[in-house]
Amino acid sequence: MTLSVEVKDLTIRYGETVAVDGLTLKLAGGKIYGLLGRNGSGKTSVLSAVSAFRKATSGAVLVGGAEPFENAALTRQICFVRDRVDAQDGDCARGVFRMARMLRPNWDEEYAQALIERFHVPLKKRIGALSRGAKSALSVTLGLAARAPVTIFDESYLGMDAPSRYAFYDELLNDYIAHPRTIIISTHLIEEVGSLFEEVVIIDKGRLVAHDDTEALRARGVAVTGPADAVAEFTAGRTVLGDQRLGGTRSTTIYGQLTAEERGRARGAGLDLGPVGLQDLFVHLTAEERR
Ligand SMILES: Nc1ncnc2c1ncn2[C@@H]1O[C@H](COP(=O)(O)OP(=O)(O)OP(=O)(O)O)[C@@H](O)[C@H]1O
Repeated sequence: MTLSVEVKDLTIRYGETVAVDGLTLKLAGGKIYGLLGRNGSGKTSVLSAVSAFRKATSGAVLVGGAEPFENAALTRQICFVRDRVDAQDGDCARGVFRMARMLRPNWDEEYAQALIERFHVPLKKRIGALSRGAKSALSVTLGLAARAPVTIFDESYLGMDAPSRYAFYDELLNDYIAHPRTIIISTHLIEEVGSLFEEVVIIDKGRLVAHDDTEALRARGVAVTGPADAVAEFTAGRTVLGDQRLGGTRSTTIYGQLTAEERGRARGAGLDLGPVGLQDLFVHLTAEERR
């Protein structure tokens, strides 16, 4: 089962702070979505409202067409995973898994055991005594094994080291293919996780900046690679998002699309054209001067 997620004119305020500012967003569901935004842009606030942890100041959140807030049957279908575990410091992971088994209708115990082994989740230690990496490992294990129709990872794997994070991406993709569901990943590790995203949402200061298929988003710019002089001549006067040199070869990423004539000219000059990296695009779209 997959569920859609819709946010309509959502505003979330904390006193004077406007964390989310009239955000409207429609995720059809059954895909892996990336939610990107600079620090304090409102990602956790939006995701908390979708998971019914926080009430909207105004506007609406709909999951599968229904309001999740104070809707226990629906919230059991939504799993919000952070890098900390929602349990008392004195509890141990074994107890946390016992609760998850009771609360999560799609819980897969066999898969949970496999993940506990793969991520070395310590079952007997108190939550308060777990290392940051172990807390993250416990969180992602809970998130994956819950198989919730809407699963949200909010920077939940940041505490894990690189091999463990790549193991997590591998598990996530394989389990998603076997059990399609709506997965939202909020991250700052854009280059590392970006290849998983089917659609990307970028927010800034609580407002929507972009929402598109990942490929369409990456086609908003062009990476021009080839002999340094030819690249410099071709990209002169354009908005440059990134620039790298290696010996006589240069790769310059520019913002904006090329006409068929320009593409032909680039090929004629021996230049390779490729899509822009998500991170370069994100930095450009959320840059200070655009705010
Ligand atoms: N409980 C709270 N009380 C007061 N202000 C808050 C609270 N939670 C968030 N904020 C403020 O709301 C804004 C958005 O915060 P939020 O955590 O949603 O952003 P974020 O994009 O998840 O940030 P980060 O990437 O740094 O985790 C920030 O200005 C933050 O300081």
